[in-house]
Amino acid sequence: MSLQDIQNKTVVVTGGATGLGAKYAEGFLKHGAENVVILDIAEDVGKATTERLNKTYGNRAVFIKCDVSKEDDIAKAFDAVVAQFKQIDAIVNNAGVMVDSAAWRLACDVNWQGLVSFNLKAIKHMRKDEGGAGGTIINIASTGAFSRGNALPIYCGSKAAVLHFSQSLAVAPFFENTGVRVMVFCPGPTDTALLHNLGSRSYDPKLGAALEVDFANIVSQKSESAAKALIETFQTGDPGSIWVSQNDQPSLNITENVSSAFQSLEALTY
Ligand SMILES: NC(=O)C1=CN([C@@H]2O[C@H](COP(=O)(O)OP(=O)(O)OC[C@H]3O[C@@H](n4cnc5c(N)ncnc54)[C@H](O)[C@@H]3O)[C@@H](O)[C@H]2O)C=CC1
Ligand SMILES: CCCCCC(=O)/C=C/[C@H]1C=CC(=O)[C@@H]1CCCCCCC(=O)O
Repeated sequence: MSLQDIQNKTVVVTGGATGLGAKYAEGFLKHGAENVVILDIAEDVGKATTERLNKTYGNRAVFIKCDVSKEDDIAKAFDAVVAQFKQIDAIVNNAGVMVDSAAWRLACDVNWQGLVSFNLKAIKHMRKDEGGAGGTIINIASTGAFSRGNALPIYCGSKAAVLHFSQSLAVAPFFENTGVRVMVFCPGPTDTALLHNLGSRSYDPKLGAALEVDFANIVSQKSESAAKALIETFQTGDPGSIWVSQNDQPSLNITENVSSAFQSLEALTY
């Protein structure tokens, strides 16, 4: 894929108020995006992040409150972005929670169903075969999508769903027909609030305690490294490609690894 330009693009980042999403938003502004729209449930911190980014990069960031676990919120937010900016060139579906404990349905609503809803709205908006201008969708999964972690099966399952949904969606001739480039970005452990209090996140307190012990030996990467890798993915990624960001390394293309794994499984079925 030729280097995809970020200049003059309108980019939406869900969950962009804090953590990795805020770093992604900043990365797009740093690379010349004309507009960055931060959607997040956290209104106060979202407005503060937007204000900070506007002071640094000129008034090119806006905040719209949106709870991605709620379809009404998603629809209103998406329509508001289109009404204000007319064309969305890229969306990073980043909002996510790790709550395998009592609030596990929230994880399914945010990490999976909300992401699907944004994908379907973005495709309808972007697809060239229905009057759109094409565009890019980056779905944020996780290394947990292919790590069979026993402490976080709901979280890891939601991320595996994101991975498989995205690669199923992107099967040719999707890009040829629509001009919509769908990619998957899988961070590994990264230093954000998501990884705080890991012991309380599991459905099973004993497994949660073990996870916290395991994690004590893991060196998380810096969120800035993941943001740099995401921008690399946007600029160079092919339609349907799958990427990993871990250990402060450049974005790693694992498309062939995933594809061959699924090909060996598909060979068993038909
Ligand atoms: N930090 C890590 O080690 C890794 C993170 N990821 C994924 O990256 C994404 C971002 O994670 P982090 O920045 O680390 O987490 P974080 O917890 O620091 O930030 C998550 C952001 O999503 C927002 N959010 C949560 N629920 C929402 C909702 N219902 N509606 C709208 N926004 C909502 C939060 O307000 C927050 O701004 C998540 O999808 C996560 O699963 C994947 C692999 C590793
Ligand atoms: C050897 C287990 C290490 C677990 C600690 C860790 O690295 C967690 C990382 C997760 C944080 C957000 C993510 O998406 C990462 C992927 C989850 C990895 C699998 C979960 C491990 C488990 O459930 O036991």
